[in-house]
Amino acid sequence: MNFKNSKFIVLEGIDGSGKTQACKLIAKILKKHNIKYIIVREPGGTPISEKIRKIIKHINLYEILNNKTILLLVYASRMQLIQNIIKPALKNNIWIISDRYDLSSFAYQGGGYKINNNIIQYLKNIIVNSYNPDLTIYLDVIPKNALKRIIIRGKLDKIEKNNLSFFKRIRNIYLNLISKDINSLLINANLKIDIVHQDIKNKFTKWLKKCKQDGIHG
Ligand SMILES: Nc1ncnc2c1ncn2[C@@H]1O[C@H](COP(=O)(O)OP(=O)(O)OP(=O)(O)O)[C@@H](O)[C@H]1O
Ligand SMILES: Cc1cn([C@H]2C[C@H](O)[C@@H](COP(=O)(O)O)O2)c(=O)[nH]c1=O
Repeated sequence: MNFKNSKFIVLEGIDGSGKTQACKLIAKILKKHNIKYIIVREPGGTPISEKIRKIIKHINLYEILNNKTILLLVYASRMQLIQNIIKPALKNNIWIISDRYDLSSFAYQGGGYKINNNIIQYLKNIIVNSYNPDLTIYLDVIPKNALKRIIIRGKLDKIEKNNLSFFKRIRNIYLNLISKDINSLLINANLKIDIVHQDIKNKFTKWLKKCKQDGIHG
């Protein structure tokens, strides 16, 4: 396929929704279409951002990590990723598949940790600026189902140890924001993995076709 511009695709959802596996599926589809891509994750994706990821998810420093500090850390990580990876990739016609992005901050820091939306929006305006996704694929899963999956997967990290109501608040924010985002696809990720992946494949391929048409006629 010939495309006019590279695209920025983001996978979103609560922990255990299946984002990481879905990223690999999207990569497989892009490869089939001879599209050059990179996969990144958030927080993370650069050496500094990966260090930030460890602080947020794993390291216990015998010091309380304030919720607003986490917010600043995820945006610091995002700044590094945008400037050092996303910006150059898009410039060089390389597509980006990102396991989480800015929507996670509104869902987790806003919904989960109850930080005022205006503070998050303020940081978004400064840091994300025009680097918004062309497509967000949101994997919707009931927190009870997601928790079962991550328990089977292994040891829970600091964020995953939160209670069900924390994840219910996060899911509500996701559902609300996704319903207003015309550049998004909602996937029922409660179903069996092969059904979920078939749904992603169908919807994403349709979106890809439209991109191609827009590239030719736009
Ligand atoms: N539809 C599904 N049904 C059952 N299990 C699933 C499904 N999708 C993914 N899983 C399993 O759930 C676990 C979490 O999947 P995955 O790591 O892709 O999710 P994630 O959203 O990236 O999670 P996290 O955000 O916690 O890293 C894995 O063990 C995976 O095999
Ligand atoms: C980008 C971002 C992430 N988080 C949280 C959400 C998850 O619990 C972890 C990332 O782990 P995953 O295995 O890659 O899903 O970080 C957050 O709270 N705020 C954010 O902006």
